[in-house]
Amino acid sequence: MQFHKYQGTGNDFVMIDDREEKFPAQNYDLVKRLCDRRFGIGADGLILLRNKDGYDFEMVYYNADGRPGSMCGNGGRCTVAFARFLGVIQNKTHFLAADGDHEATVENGLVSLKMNEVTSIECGTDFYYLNTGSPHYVTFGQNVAEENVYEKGRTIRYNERFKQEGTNVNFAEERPDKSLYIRTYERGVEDETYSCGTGVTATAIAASLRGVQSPVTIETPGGKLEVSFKKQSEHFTDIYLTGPAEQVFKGEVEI
Ligand SMILES: N[C@@H](CCC[C@H](N)C(=O)O)C(=O)O
Repeated sequence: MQFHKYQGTGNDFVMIDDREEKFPAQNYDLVKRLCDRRFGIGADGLILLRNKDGYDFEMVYYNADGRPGSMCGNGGRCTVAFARFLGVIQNKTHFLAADGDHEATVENGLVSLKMNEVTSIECGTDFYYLNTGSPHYVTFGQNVAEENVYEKGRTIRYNERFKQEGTNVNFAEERPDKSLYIRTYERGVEDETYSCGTGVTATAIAASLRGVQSPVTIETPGGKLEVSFKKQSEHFTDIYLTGPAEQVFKGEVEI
């Protein structure tokens, strides 16, 4: 089977052109093996690009643990770049993902992906909890570069509240210029990734409740992203996640 490997700010994906629906989509052990960094190709997730009536394509996303995932922002941006590479789209698209419809544009190597509206945010004592297509716990602090993201993220993800459904956990630092530095523990990868698109989006929205204005510039360990939105009280619309999405290599694998 032919595959392509993509990365968006270091969040990496095995990408499969499955327009003929030949990939065994229920074989979660296979997905897990292909994503394994020692026994497989190695990736944070696997994405099938499929045909879908009424849309340019459908993005079917799996986490590295092999299970079907919810929305993946960086994966969405990479799938748009892949669709363009395949000639399925030109510079604009309308596609279907796990959380519904998305629109996106491609310009100068940057993919700008419209995310679903956010209408509810839980504000805890030292955290925010919201869903941007995937669930995100967001906490702000200092010296995030020195944080033990794996240990602290894992403790929150497996606590009494979240252990069943899981959550992604974002550690964010507000810089003096109002940009953000974010590191994320990802559910389904069960480790820190270099970047998480839905996490960066959730954190930018949470930061706006602390006075940060749209557009928000974000640095992750894997690179820079921008999130813009319109805000009316706690209702967020026209949310766009923008950044690079690149093909890294292609290959053949026995399945
Ligand atoms: N890396 C993704 C998030 C993928 C979904 C997440 N791991 C989950 O299952 O909640 C992104 O870029 O948004």
